[in-house]
Amino acid sequence: MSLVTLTDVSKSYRRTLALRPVSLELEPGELVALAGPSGSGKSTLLMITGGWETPDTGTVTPHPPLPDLPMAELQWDHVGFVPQSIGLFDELSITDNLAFPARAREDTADREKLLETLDLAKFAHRRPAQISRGEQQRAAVARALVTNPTLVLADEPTSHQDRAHAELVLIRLRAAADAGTTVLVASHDPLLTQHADRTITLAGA
Ligand SMILES: Nc1ncnc2c1ncn2[C@@H]1O[C@H](COP(=O)(O)OP(=O)(O)OP(=O)(O)O)[C@@H](O)[C@H]1O
Repeated sequence: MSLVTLTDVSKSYRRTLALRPVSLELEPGELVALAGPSGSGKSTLLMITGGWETPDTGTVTPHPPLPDLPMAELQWDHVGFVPQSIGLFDELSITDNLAFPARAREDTADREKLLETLDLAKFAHRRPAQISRGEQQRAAVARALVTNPTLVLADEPTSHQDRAHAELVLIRLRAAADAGTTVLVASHDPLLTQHADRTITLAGA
C-alpha cells in the first residue's frame, strides 16, 4: 500500500504551465529522486504534495499511517519539509529551531546526534545569521527530520553544500528512508541518484 497517491496533478500560474499532469505513488520507506530541467515543476510538485499549493487538476491522497486529513495539516508532525528558501526562524538558535517542530511530539530524534551527523554540533547555539548558507541548509534538513516524520519533502537540499557535506545530507536522508520514512527529493545533484531507490523525471516545456 502506498503512502501518498498523486493522480493527474497539474498546475499553471496565469499563462505559465508550472507542472504538466503527473501521477505517482510514494511507497513507505523509499527515497525518490525528483529530476527534470529547471522550470519543469519540481518545486511545484513538492508544494502540491505537501498541500501548500492547490493543483488545478488532480488529487493528492494520503494513506495510513498518514492520517486522513488535508496534507497541509500534517506538517511538521507527519511531514517534514526542506524548502529551497531554507526558512529557519531568525531569532531562534539552531537547537531551538529544531525544538520548535518537536515541541508537541514524544518520539523525536536525538537532536544532538542529528546535529552531529550533519556536522552542525558546533553551531547548535548560534542563530541562522551567525552561520553559513550551507550550514543553515543542513539545519533545515535536521529540522525536517527531528520529528521522525512519515514523509519528508526536500527541495534542493544539497544546493549550498560542497561534495562532502552533500554526502552527509544524502546519507542522513537515506538513513531516514531505511528507518521507514518516505523521502522525496527534488534536485539537480548527480550524487542523489547513488542514494535514491528510483528517479522520477519531469518533462521540460
Ligand atoms: N508563484 C508563481 N507564479 C508564477 N509562475 C511560477 C510561480 N511558481 C513557479 N512558477 C513557474 O512555474 C514553473 C515551474 O517552477 P518550479 O519552481 O516548480 O520549477 P523547478 O523544476 O523546481 O525549477 P528549478 O529546477 O529551477 O528549481 C517555472 O516556469 C516557474 O517560473
